[in-house]
Amino acid sequence: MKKVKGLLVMAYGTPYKEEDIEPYYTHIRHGRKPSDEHLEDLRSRYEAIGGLSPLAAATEAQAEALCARLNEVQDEVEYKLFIGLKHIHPFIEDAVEEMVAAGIKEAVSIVLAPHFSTFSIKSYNGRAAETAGDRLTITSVESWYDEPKFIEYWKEKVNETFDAMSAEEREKACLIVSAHSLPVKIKELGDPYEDQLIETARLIQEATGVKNVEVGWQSAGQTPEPWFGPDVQDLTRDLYEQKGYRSFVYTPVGFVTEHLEVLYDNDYECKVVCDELGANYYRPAMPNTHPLFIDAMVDAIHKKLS
Ligand SMILES: CC1=C(CCC(=O)O)c2cc3nc(cc4[nH]c(cc5[nH]c(cc1n2)c(C)c5CCC(=O)O)c(CCC(=O)O)c4C)C(CCC(=O)O)=C3C
Ligand SMILES: [Fe+2]
Repeated sequence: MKKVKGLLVMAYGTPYKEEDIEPYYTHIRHGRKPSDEHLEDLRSRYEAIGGLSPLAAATEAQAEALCARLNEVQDEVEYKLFIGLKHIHPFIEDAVEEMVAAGIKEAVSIVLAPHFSTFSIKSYNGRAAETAGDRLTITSVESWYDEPKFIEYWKEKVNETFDAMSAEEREKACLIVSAHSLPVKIKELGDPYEDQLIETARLIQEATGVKNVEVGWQSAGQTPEPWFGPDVQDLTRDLYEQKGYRSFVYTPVGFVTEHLEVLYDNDYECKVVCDELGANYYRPAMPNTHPLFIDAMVDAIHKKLS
């Protein structure tokens, strides 16, 4: 009989319905209720992308595709899928309790975000490990931003976009590789997040040969402390003025699906900047359940377990 292992897929989570927005935002803020103004701001951003985010369905589709593929490419282990979310039910803790209740003793976990940081992946993995205690062993993939098939995915998308331009347009086109901004203070603890994004950009540039590549940050929080910059919107204006670029290709590689930050912060906010400048806006499709992307996570899991 095949050995059964748990596959714990973790992701950020998103409100399922309007009433979820307040408790969700409160959870993100570590239990502090947002002000009416901040709440209204978030509500209006969800409204602007069509009501709620497609993230919930996308997470489920990615997790299911990953589990199916893991069970397809090897036949020693039967993986059983559990989804655990950071800021809404089913929470990471719920998923781990479910694994324990199902009698699972060994599991592997992965977060649907490529770069490690103390604020993101470390907290996901820590919550899973703490809930598991000594009842179950969880082996956690910590990052997979440099998996060859992940880079291959972005190579295909970036090449498709640049190949469709005229030679003249391509000359003044720039690729902006971005991730969610985080407070700069994480660097004091030796956090690899910034370096991992820079390395992702380097790998994509090496794979595609695109000449103009810049690293940017997006979706920073509204607190007085410094966050990683430049913000993608400011960066767009600066590059337009200082380097004369006239086409901008945004690849928010810190994310894996078309959710709020991509649909609003890129497709709305960056697009507005491009429109104002009279520059061309491009944002290639996110990985979702693309086979190269799913296989990149399969490879990361196999490497972690070998
Ligand atoms: C590193 C990182 C990732 C990537 C890694 C990972 O995926 O884990 C990520 C992803 C996401 N973040 C998301 C949503 C939100 N993040 C917020 C706020 C914050 N994120 C932060 C960090 C990150 N976030 C931080 C430091 C804050 C400030 C908290 C504070 O105030 O101290 C807020 C509050 C309002 C606002 O600031 O917009 C929202 C609504 C969604 C779901 C979108 C949807 O529903 O489609 C996704 C995938
Ligand atoms: Fe966030």
